[in-house]
Amino acid sequence: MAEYLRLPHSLALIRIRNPPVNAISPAVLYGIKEGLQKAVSDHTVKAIVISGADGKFCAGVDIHVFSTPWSSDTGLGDLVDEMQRNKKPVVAAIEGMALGGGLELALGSHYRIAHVQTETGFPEVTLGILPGARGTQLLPRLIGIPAALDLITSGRCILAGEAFKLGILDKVVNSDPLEKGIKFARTILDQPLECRRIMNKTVPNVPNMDAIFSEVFAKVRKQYPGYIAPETCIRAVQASVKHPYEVGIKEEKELAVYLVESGQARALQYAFFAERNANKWSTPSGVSWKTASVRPISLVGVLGKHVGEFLDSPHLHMVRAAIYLVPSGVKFCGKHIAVLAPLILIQVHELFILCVRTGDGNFFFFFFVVLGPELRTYTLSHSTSSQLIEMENILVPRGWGEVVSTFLTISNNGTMNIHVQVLCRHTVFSSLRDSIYVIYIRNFRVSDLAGLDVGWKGRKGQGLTGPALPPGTPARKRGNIRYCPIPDILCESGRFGQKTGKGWYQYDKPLGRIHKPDPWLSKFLSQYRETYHIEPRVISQDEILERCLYALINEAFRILGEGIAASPEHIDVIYLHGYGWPRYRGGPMFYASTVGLSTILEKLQKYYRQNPDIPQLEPSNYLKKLAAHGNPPLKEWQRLAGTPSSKL
Ligand SMILES: CCCCCCCC/C=C\C/C=C/C(=O)SCCNC(=O)CCNC(=O)[C@H](O)C(C)(C)COP(=O)(O)OP(=O)(O)OC[C@H]1O[C@@H](n2cnc3c(N)ncnc32)[C@H](O)[C@@H]1OP(=O)(O)O
Repeated sequence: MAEYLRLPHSLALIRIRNPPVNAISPAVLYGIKEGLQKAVSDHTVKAIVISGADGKFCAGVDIHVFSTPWSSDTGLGDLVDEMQRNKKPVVAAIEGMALGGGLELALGSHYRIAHVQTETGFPEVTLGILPGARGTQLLPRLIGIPAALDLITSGRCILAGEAFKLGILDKVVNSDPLEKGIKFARTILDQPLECRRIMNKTVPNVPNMDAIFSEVFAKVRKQYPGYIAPETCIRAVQASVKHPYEVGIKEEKELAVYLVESGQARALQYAFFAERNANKWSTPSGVSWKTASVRPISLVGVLGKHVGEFLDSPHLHMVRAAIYLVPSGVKFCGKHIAVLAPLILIQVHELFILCVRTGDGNFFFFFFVVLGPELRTYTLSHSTSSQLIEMENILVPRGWGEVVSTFLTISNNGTMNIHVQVLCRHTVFSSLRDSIYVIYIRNFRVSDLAGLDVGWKGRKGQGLTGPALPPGTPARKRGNIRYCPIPDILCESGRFGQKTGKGWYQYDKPLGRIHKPDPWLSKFLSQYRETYHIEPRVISQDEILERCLYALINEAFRILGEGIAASPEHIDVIYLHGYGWPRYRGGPMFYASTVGLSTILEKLQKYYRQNPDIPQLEPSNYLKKLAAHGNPPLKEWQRLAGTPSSKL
């Protein structure tokens, strides 16, 4: 809601109040409109101040509404215009944040005064939408095309100082902005407003406008491949140049409707809430993110080229080759990312586990809080890990590999099993490249980065390969299960991945990062097929995608059904942050809900019938239970299929 207060000195105050972040719900919008009407019809009111309660101006439209009928016409844009046209001056007194629709309310005001710590911006693009309540038409008029394009397409939030320099804010203060706003409003009661109405301005002209747009189109296509919102944002901004305001806002609306109704927006908004939900973990023993406290950091580990010999936890094999210790205080160092040394120095399983992956040559980390017996006497460090490197933290039980490395193995197996069969390995990659399944390609890169010898050692330890393998074991079977010996053969040929300059790919040099397909591997694969009489065949793109992906989704259902992951959202957040799953697809669980559980079940049944020696294709009981309910919404899954006894 929004409160209306009559203030002395001919002023009225409209204060948005909708905890926790004063998001714009229908009630808030109605409250602001009502306040505005009261102020307009009260002839003793000469100016209006708008602010937010509890030190927060407004975090934008309530994201929940984009999945309700209200989104079809929030009416926020009309309100923004009404504010601009108002004959009485409106002053926005901004504190905390003015984001998205919150910034649009501020742009609708004639003056903007903000506290120095205020964050402002248009993060809509990160939610798969655009600033559709006049933001794409007003901001370019106020600060020019290049700066507006930058803010709108990146979604980045900026501090008041920068916003002031850009011309978004009129004044930055370091005391109470409401007090300052009220004081200021008293000085402008009779000032003309025409020049303060942004809608009446023309977009500042720059000589090479077309080139600017072409460059930004190219930039976002490269930076956000597959995402539709950034390009659509540019189109909306373009409308501010091409058309007068009244036409521009219509185009903005059409483009906003297109985005709001897209699957990408739904996925991105789901991801927003899933991350917040996942961070609020708790355990059956009562430990939770609320009771967590920060542990002191004495050292940090930095991901780099150096080999550290001090780590001896099996959990750390993946990162072992890449970690060394440096004194505390080092956060980021070139391309290296800091990790918390206590994680490494204490017994790792007590507290945290970490995992690395790479995407496009960069390193990423995510952390798992691992429950060990000692944990009950510890307070968990929730904030240290996530705050230091701004990462998500997900609770998984001890034996974290259930979630992490099982997924990795399944992804790899799925792709390997297929690509020994196809005529050309390239087919798999090209099928996967343009889609969600790009993560499968990355798996090979991750394996090369981590070192193929790591898995090899593990498999030798399990007696799956090496000297412990009973003589006479068929190369491609372990018991009744299909086994792919290719990674073992690669290791036997000294191809350990990036560190040896060869693995699934070839690299520019040992430890080099520049990778390219290796003709050796193609030749090897065709010999391999000949040796094992594998008939190459054309495998349709659909089959490649389904077999790779549905096996992984199946595993996620198994993990859920066994109480290893706390919720589908947790699994999705792991995938989004740990594996580079395209955010605009929400994560494997969200994706499953969009495909339909019965479709996934049917396909798995079909592929399992065809490949009974690939257990990952056997539909999990949990999936079967859920599919029996049709395609229930993800939020309902755990209620419908029964909550398994938690292993957390
Ligand atoms: C058919 C279609 C027709 C189309 C018509 C036009 C469509 C376009 C119309 C209008 C354009 C405007 C769009 C928008 O404004 S979209 C929203 C833009 N704003 C954001 O993206 C901000 C999102 N929030 C954040 O970035 C952060 O939450 C924060 C910086 C505000 C605060 O961060 P922090 O302190 O770290 O707290 P949390 O992130 O944990 O958040 C606290 C709490 O608040 C909830 N929340 C935050 N923002 C929103 C929001 N905008 N809507 C709803 N809820 C929000 C968050 O979920 C947390 O809740 P909790 O988990 O229950 O505690």
